[in-house]
Amino acid sequence: MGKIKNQLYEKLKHEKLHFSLFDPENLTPEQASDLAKKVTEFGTDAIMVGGSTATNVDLVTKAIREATKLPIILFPNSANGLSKYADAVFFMSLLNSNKRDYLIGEQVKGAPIIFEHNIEPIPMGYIVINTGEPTAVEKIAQIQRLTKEEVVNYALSAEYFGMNFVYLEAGSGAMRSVPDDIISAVKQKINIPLIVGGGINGPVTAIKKLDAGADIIDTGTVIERSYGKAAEIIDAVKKYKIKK
Ligand SMILES: CC(C)=CCC/C(C)=C/CC/C(C)=C/CC/C(C)=C/COP(=O)(O)OP(=O)(O)O
Ligand SMILES: O=P(O)(O)OC[C@@H](O)CO
Ligand SMILES: [Mg+2]
Repeated sequence: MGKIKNQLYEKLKHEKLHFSLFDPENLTPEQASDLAKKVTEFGTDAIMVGGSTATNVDLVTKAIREATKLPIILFPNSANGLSKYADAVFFMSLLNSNKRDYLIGEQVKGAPIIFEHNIEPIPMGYIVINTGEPTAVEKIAQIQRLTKEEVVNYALSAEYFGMNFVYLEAGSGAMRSVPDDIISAVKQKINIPLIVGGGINGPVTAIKKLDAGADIIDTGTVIERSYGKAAEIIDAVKKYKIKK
């Protein structure tokens, strides 16, 4: 129990991390395999598998498993987003959702599947931040819009529940990523590692999020669109370790 979590916590003592999000809806198994080899070569720290729909999760996760030794962590949109080929799953609750399904419902449906396949659950508090036009996840999950102080209090609640990570999400493909002032306000109060994702489209933005206090940067869209940009962002996060 806790193998992947412990590996990540160990690494975080010395460096910032980069996670690559693969959306099975947008990738064939062959493409996922190629992309997994590329991001491994570029130095990403883990591959997350998930999207707003849950098609092809098994096929894509299996292809990634065969292409890389990196940890594969599921990022499920529901109990249907699970696969026995993954090492771990972010066992997340969308804390500012108004829908019971995203707070506890899908988790209860997923728990027996996670048990049966012996997938490592990594408890995570997932907080979706509105940064402009409502994103897919915002609409689906009917999220409550929060002030900066409220975001901090949600993050603290995640820590007090015993969750291992807090994830501040602007939404996939968001025009604007999570604002730096919200990241630093959260980071000042919590002790558990902070993941930031959504709308991070280049190395400059990635560095800003790290400067603000993010421990882990997650990118999806940019990685699917361009190997070059993926390499630049991952490289920026890696250089950041050296700079520290
Ligand atoms: C732990 C278990 C079994 C379930 C958790 C269920 C929860 C809380 C899900 C959170 C809400 C949700 C719908 C998350 C989806 C993850 C997400 C935002 C993926 C990114 O979406 P993309 O598919 O890249 O975006 P597009 O829709 O724009 O393609
Ligand atoms: O696709 P992007 O904008 O990188 O977002 C990744 C992730 O935060 C979505 O859940
Ligand atoms: Mg998608």
